[in-house]
Amino acid sequence: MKEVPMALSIAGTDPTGGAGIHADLKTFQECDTYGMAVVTSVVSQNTEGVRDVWHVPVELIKSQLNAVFEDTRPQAVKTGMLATPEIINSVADRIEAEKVPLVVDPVMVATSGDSLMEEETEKLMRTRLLPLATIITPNKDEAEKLIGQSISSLTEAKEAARHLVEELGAGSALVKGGHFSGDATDILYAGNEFYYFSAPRTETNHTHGTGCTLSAAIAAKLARGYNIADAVDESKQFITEAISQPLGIGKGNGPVNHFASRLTRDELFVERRMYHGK
Ligand SMILES: Nc1ncnc2c1ncn2[C@@H]1O[C@H](COP(=O)(O)OP(=O)(O)OP(=O)(O)O)[C@@H](O)[C@H]1O
Ligand SMILES: Cc1ncc(CO)c(N)n1
Repeated sequence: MKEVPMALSIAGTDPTGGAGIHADLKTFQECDTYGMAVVTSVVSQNTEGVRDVWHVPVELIKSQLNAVFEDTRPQAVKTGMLATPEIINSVADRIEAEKVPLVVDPVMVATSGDSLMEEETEKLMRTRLLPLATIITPNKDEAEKLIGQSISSLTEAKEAARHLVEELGAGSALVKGGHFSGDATDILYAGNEFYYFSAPRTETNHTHGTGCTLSAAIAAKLARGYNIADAVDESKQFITEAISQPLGIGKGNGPVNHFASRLTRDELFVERRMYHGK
């Protein structure tokens, strides 16, 4: 029987739609996957930064997970912002029980530099969630925190990817190069092999939600049955297009363009019309 590919995001919110579950749901849709979302924290943020954060009570997170898994079966799950030890434990318990392919985006700070995770949570991210990951997708800072070593070259990034898999137990690891200089090169270690995904760096500050979007695309591709290397390859193309054609939204670090692989800018932008009705 043919099934509709379904992907679930377990993450925080962004009312301006650039990061968190909002970015994930847009990405799932653009990647031809039915999107679902469990909210872990309500974050009052915009392109300029984080204003307030309220964590959803753990009982309500468990209830949302029950609502999803007692009714449907996502073929892939991605996690984003999981800010407290209790939240990590409740999500890890569920993933362990369901044995569903898992993309872990170990969100620790927002693009704006604001912290999104309590410190003791980092340890649980490493010891409980990472071993359940089909793929973990840290940026430079997150990879450094997870392995406890600094990373300043591609060779060290490669070593970090191997460390995440062989020492810490992730299924595979993608160490992202967004925060290095030069080309945006991401290194995947999967099945004892290294893969390089490189794209020219776009000179832009519109990179709010790049990590969320990339990891959601990988989850969507896994839900559609791709192997890990192909899922990352297509997702890298998706994020590269989304970054290279920014929308100019917001006063700060703006969102990426989730339409970019489908619509040209001429098709997307419309004449603004004034609404005069009541
Ligand atoms: N300026 C850029 N030009 C091209 N690609 C980029 C640029 N910045 C980031 N990328 C790519 O975007 C993807 C996300 O990487 P990045 O390191 O920005 O993630 P992140 O820091 O987790 O994102 P977030 O800002 O959402 O936390 C990677 O594939 C990376 O190579
Ligand atoms: C909710 C949320 N998750 C992740 C990020 C990282 O971009 C963010 N800014 N907000």
